[in-house]
Amino acid sequence: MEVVASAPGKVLMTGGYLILERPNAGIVLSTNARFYAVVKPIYEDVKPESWAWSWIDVKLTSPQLSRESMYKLSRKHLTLQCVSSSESRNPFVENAIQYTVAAAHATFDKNKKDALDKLLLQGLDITILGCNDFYSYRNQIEALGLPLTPEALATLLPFTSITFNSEESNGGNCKPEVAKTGLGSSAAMTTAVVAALLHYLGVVNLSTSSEDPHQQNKNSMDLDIVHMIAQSAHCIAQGKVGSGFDVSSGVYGSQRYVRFSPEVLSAAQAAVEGIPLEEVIQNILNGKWDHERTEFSLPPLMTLLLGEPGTGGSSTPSMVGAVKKWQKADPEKSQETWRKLAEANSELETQLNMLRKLAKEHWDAYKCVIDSCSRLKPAKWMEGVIEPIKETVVKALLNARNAMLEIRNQMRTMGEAAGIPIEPESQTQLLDATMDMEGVLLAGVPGAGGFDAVFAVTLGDSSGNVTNAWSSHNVLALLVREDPQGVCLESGDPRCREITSAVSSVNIK
Ligand SMILES: Nc1ncnc2c1ncn2[C@@H]1O[C@H](COP(=O)(O)OP(=O)(O)OP(=O)(O)O)[C@@H](O)[C@H]1O
Ligand SMILES: C[C@@](O)(CCOP(=O)(O)O)CC(=O)O
Repeated sequence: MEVVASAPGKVLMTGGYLILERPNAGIVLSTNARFYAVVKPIYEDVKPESWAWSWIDVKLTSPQLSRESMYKLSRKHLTLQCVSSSESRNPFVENAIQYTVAAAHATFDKNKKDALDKLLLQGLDITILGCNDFYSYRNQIEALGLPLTPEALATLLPFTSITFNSEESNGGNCKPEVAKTGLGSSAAMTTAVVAALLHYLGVVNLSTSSEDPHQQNKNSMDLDIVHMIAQSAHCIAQGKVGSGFDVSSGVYGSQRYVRFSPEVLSAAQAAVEGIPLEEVIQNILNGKWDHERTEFSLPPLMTLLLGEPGTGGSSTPSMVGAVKKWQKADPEKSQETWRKLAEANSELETQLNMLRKLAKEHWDAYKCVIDSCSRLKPAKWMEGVIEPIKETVVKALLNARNAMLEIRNQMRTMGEAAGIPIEPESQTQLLDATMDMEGVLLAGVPGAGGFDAVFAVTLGDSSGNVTNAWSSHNVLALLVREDPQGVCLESGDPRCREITSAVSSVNIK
């Protein structure tokens, strides 16, 4: 009866800030770092007396934060009350629970509602687990005396405890509660919980990642429901309507994204003022969701790398606040910068799409160019290239680099004007040095920028050079890579799987 669903973390490669306003697009890559939600009943059977209960028991466990909370869910109002200490509240999961149960009520007929009631009376036991890549383990690695390398990271047990940022570093409200790497733990967590609960309650029927693409297409309506519910729950929990690229990539995987109109969530915001949840969910499910999603993934033989510069991360809301303030204070200059940024974002997208097309239509030439560029500094990529098709590939690579340089340039301009470190000086030096290395196509700050992370896209086998160079600059290369897959159903608790694979690898040795 146990249901396990997972959703990926994300890297916003282009479109930070601009993506907040339609019709600007952003390119978001989903990753192999996943958040898992395990849902099962608390009680094996429904006791006869429980039919008279007004409340459903809900238990939420977050082993990585050593938190366990008990809640009561009202059978009549579908609202949740925490009955353990308020310190252990988790607004993302709380909203996810209320919204998914309300979605079941809003969409089920009488028969299904009776079965739902019975299932809910068995209680909901929910466990949430995020891959290590979502969190910073720099302090633990340093404390263990290990070098700052991906190999040292790989020695940590899966789902290791999370470090909290210290109170004093959090004082200026510029650092988040937990030391994170910027992969969007809250969006992946909300998406995984919503998906697991909707599947457990029978609102949707999700497929496992291994199932064939036809089956996955059949599930696209189910994914849309997961998206609408997860997006609404995430916004309400955050207390703000962001662009939603993180939830969208959590559900559908890597993509080119244009945001939804914020009005679609006005019903959910009104719920805070007392409209019954079931009605709110009806509104959300029937709303005019006008976001755009186009398939996108990195061209073949390219690798996404992420590095953690090690300062505990930045708070996205305060960075967004500063940019909005600047837009108001200097509309002319800010519009000019945004126009240039939008152009550069679109140019990078065009070049990467062109490279994907070239790989498809001229694989041998494409592979040959990537292999040779992976061993050369960018300034030498064009040397000795005579064949026209290879020249076209190298030109597209160089155009992609130039677009990235322009994106970084405009992001820095925006940061300076808004008075926030979007590409901090320390990052600029690191990114310049990285972009000058053999086989590096691009490097930048993902999403809102700041101190969360840096990313690079490398060609062929050159990623090892970058991770070594980063280690010597005190930047910890993470183990995370691009994986275009969105939400999916898992075959079991990931902790059992990790143990099984650890045991079998010990046996093999
Ligand atoms: N394993 C976990 N168990 C319980 N709660 C978690 C867990 N991981 C993250 N959270 C919650 O999610 C919050 C992180 O959300 P926040 O939006 O600040 O970061 P994020 O989603 O990683 O942001 P960003 O998109 O900038 O990377 C934490 O404050 C914590 O409450
Ligand atoms: C600044 C913004 O455009 C991107 C934030 O990205 P991230 O959370 O830093 O990956 C905000 C948003 O899109 O909601």
